[in-house]
Amino acid sequence: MTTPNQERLLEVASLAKAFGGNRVLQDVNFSIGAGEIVGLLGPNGSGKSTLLNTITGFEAIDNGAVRYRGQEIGRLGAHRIVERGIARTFQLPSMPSMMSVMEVAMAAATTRHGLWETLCNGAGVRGAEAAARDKATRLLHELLLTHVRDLPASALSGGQKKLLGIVCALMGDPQMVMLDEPTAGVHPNLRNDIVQALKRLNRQGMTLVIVEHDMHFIREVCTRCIVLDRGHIVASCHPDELSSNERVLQAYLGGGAHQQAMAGEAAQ
Ligand SMILES: Nc1ncnc2c1ncn2[C@@H]1O[C@H](COP(=O)(O)OP(=O)(O)OP(=O)(O)O)[C@@H](O)[C@H]1O
Repeated sequence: MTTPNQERLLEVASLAKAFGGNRVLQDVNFSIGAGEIVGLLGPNGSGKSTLLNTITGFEAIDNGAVRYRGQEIGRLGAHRIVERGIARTFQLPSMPSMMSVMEVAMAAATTRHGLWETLCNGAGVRGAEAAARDKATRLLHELLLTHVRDLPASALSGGQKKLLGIVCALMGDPQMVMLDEPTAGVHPNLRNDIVQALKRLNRQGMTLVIVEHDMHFIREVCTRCIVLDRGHIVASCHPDELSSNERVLQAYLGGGAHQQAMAGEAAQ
């Protein structure tokens, strides 16, 4: 599975992952070019979230390699992978009730200071905190959360929590963000805001990989789709080619009623 001619940012080679006897990912190979917006599709249980979890260090891989900017990251933990420049969001973000939206955003800044550094370099630490506050203020504005910045983060709606998840992901200045179902269960107005925000981020140079079931969203946002079926990649194509791709239709029609509905949408 190849990408267009741009620089290869992420390369996944022969990746495998099993939970007990359940071989969830098998011989997964693909690459993502710098500046792409790629949709990661597949029926329920096909392994999309597991693929995100293995790439971002939340699950250990069993076999294979993950290279980012040419360097192997497949055995690094989640924190180290964030430091390399890959951030992620979660399908169902849970937010603390004791912290405001602003505090949650600031806590996601990658700069951390211990007591010793604070005592020795107070001015530098205060400068870094001021920079983090400025960044959080800007990102909350861009992701339309300024009006709720002082509310407890747990009080946000499901869609607003997803937006805050994107803010947190961006606080570390990643080059690539992997998003797990950013619009699932989100009101149409907010969904449109998320679409616009993602397109804007991409125009600014951000590479995005998006797990999503919503075919309209995929067509609106993505320039390429990778399709998983039972742990195998069965297609890498433009969204417009999904409906005529035999292996994609087979993947969706092979399952139950929901999958058939998805295939219907894919065929529209
Ligand atoms: N931590 C885990 N322990 C055991 N099995 C797991 C674990 N995580 C995922 N699985 C299994 O891996 C398979 C793929 O799940 P995964 O969540 O990756 O699929 P998905 O394509 O993201 O599905 P959906 O679209 O429904 O979110 C499922 O059979 C699931 O039960």
